[in-house]
Amino acid sequence: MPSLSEAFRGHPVYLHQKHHDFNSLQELPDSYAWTQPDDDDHRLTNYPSNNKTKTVVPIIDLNDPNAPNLIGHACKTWGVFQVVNHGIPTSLFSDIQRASLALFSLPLHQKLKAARSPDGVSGYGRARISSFFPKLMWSECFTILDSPLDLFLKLWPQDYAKYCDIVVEYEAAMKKLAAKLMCLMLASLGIPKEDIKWAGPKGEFNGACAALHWNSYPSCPDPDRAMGLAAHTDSTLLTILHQNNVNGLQVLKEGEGWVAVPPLPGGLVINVGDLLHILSNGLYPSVLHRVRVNRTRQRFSVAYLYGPPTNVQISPQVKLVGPTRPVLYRSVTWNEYLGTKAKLFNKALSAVRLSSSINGLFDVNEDKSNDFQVG
Ligand SMILES: O=C(O)CCC(=O)C(=O)O
Ligand SMILES: [Fe+2]
Repeated sequence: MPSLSEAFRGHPVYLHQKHHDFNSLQELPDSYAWTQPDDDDHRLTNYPSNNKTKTVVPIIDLNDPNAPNLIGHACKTWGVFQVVNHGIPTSLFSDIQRASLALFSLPLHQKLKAARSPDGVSGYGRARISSFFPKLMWSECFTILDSPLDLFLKLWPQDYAKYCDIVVEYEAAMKKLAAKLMCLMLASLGIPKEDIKWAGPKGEFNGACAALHWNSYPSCPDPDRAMGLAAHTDSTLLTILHQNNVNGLQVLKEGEGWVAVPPLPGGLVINVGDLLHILSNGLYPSVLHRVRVNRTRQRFSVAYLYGPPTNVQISPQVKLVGPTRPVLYRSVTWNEYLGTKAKLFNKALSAVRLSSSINGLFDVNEDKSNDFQVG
């Protein structure tokens, strides 16, 4: 089985290799300007930001006995929710955010010592989705697959060990939480975990693969015309996101537009990813999300991108298929899907969908992709 790192490397995307020191930019360079000064927000995407809505992304207490139902409802109606009482100590969030601040605060020449290789994924660079957009995003990211040791040695020749320890501890906590969330999400779909062979007898999901993705969104001289991270869905089963106390994340809600996901102290954002969308036979939408930036405060987030072993076939569960609900997707491995995503980006789900004309009726992720190009 290819490791996740090999799977990514087998499906490279081509990114701008030139990096900017954001702190030195007093004005938004044209290459980062997603709209012209006189454009309104409708040009940035076809969906307006929804500022007046009272609708909020569901917040779920994992100790609530009704959690599986609440999760099911949140997944079906939003494809995203926040969790509290998840059992992860807040000190671990402080540690990972401190490590992230230390990393992104390094001088650019130091960060570039751990730059991603052109065909690689690990290390410092631009968001992978950058290659699909004509404009650059106002963000930098750092991806960890496998061990962070080699990368951290380059960044912090003295202090690398303490940062490695934080990552190891954070990933272990995330892995456990992700397995618990998988069990709850499967229960909410009425699927016994025994139906998922790779879950293992106790639902530990030991064969799961994951990447840790650190994002930094520096303060921006012209935030209304810039984009922190463009609209995308994650190629995962699920994503667990920790954000610092700065706003910026937005999710697209059908009929509402873009809805902010405000940081919740000690809370975590859980996204349904494309593979869970497939596994649920389209019942749970893979949430489209983006990040906006602001003029004064730097935002940090840490995303745990979680999926199956790279060679396991993910397909709509038979219990979710019936006379009124035909099978919507063909089965794919994560490895194969990463290849489709690297070629087709936001159209990847449509590419693995079966007989789209009839089944499109049911597909909540149906082709929104065109709405997210710059005007
Ligand atoms: O920074 C965020 O809130 C979102 C990050 C994200 O979507 C990602 O890393 O895939
Ligand atoms: Fe994402």
